[in-house]
Amino acid sequence: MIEQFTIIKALGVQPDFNAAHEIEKRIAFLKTYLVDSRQTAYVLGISGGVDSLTAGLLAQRAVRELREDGRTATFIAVRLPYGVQADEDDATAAVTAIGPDRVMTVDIKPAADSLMAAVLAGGIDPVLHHHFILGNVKARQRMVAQYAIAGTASGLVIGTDHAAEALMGFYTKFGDGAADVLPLAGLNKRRIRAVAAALGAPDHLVWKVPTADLESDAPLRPDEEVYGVTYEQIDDFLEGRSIEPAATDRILSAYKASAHKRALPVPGG
Ligand SMILES: Nc1ncnc2c1ncn2[C@@H]1O[C@H](COP(=O)(O)OP(=O)(O)OC[C@H]2O[C@@H]([n+]3cccc(C(=O)O)c3)[C@H](O)[C@@H]2O)[C@@H](O)[C@H]1O
Ligand SMILES: Nc1ncnc2c1ncn2[C@@H]1O[C@H](COP(=O)(O)OP(=O)(O)OP(=O)(O)O)[C@@H](O)[C@H]1O
Ligand SMILES: [Mg+2]
Repeated sequence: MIEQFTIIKALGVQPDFNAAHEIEKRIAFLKTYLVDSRQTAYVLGISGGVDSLTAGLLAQRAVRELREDGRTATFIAVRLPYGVQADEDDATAAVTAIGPDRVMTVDIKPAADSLMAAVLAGGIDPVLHHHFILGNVKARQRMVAQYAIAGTASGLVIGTDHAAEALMGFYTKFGDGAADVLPLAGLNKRRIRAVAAALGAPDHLVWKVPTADLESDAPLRPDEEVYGVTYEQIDDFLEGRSIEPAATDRILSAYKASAHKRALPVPGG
């Protein structure tokens, strides 16, 4: 299918994959970009999921290698719970596995709740999609916190967007979609897991069920339940394999509906 291969190319998914090569290439990118941008820190929210774990492992290695070359470079891992998160143990285990230079914790609940309350007080219908809207507020609040930290630390914010999420448009626009660098770009989910494993991540985190965990009324809801397709199907699609027609339809429809998220704001002039 021509459309499938056009999308694969647009999302930068390569035909071949070798975990060791990807690790080397992406660490080199993080090192070069930090130096060229004249910044001295990377900042990343660590959720307990495999994406932020993988990006964190790459970032910590990159700054360590920069320091070995005599440069100033720090990795700041940021815990950003909304109150107490359901998978708290996984977030703690991810931080331990990364061994970041610095760990900061910012509870986003007071800010997210207060913003939501202020919006509702402004007269918006309080009932419709409350948890869904609050979920996006949480993702944007995490972005605000990470940029505040980056601002104080001459830092750059790492985003964890990758080909599988970009394909489905499964992120909050200007929330977790906002970042300065994307070291997982072009990888599908199974390749991220392979990179994480090759970096020595604990098995239970490598194979953890992916979750946005944003809607307070459905904690840890698996992404796949929302998609209506599996990551296996998404990954196969991105590797150019043919999948069930119904799954292809869902993927193509999600990709088209989220085109605006993968583009800069639309100019009207
Ligand atoms: N055609 C168009 N052209 C330009 N802009 C357009 C547009 N259609 C909507 N928009 C704008 O986009 C907004 C909708 O986008 P957005 O605010 O992102 O919201 P939306 O795509 O509706 O929701 C985000 C989805 O991503 C999921 N998510 C979020 C965060 C993290 C993760 C994760 O996996 O960790 C997953 C979340 O569970 C939810 O299903 C609209 O409110 C509107 O402002
Ligand atoms: N509770 C959280 N604490 C800190 N950062 C978070 C939290 N939730 C989300 N984030 C940030 O938002 C990003 C997007 O979330 P997403 O769920 O896609 O990735 P993940 O949790 O790392 O992996 P997975 O997709 O497998 O769950 C995360 O990689 C992380 O940087
Ligand atoms: Mg997650």
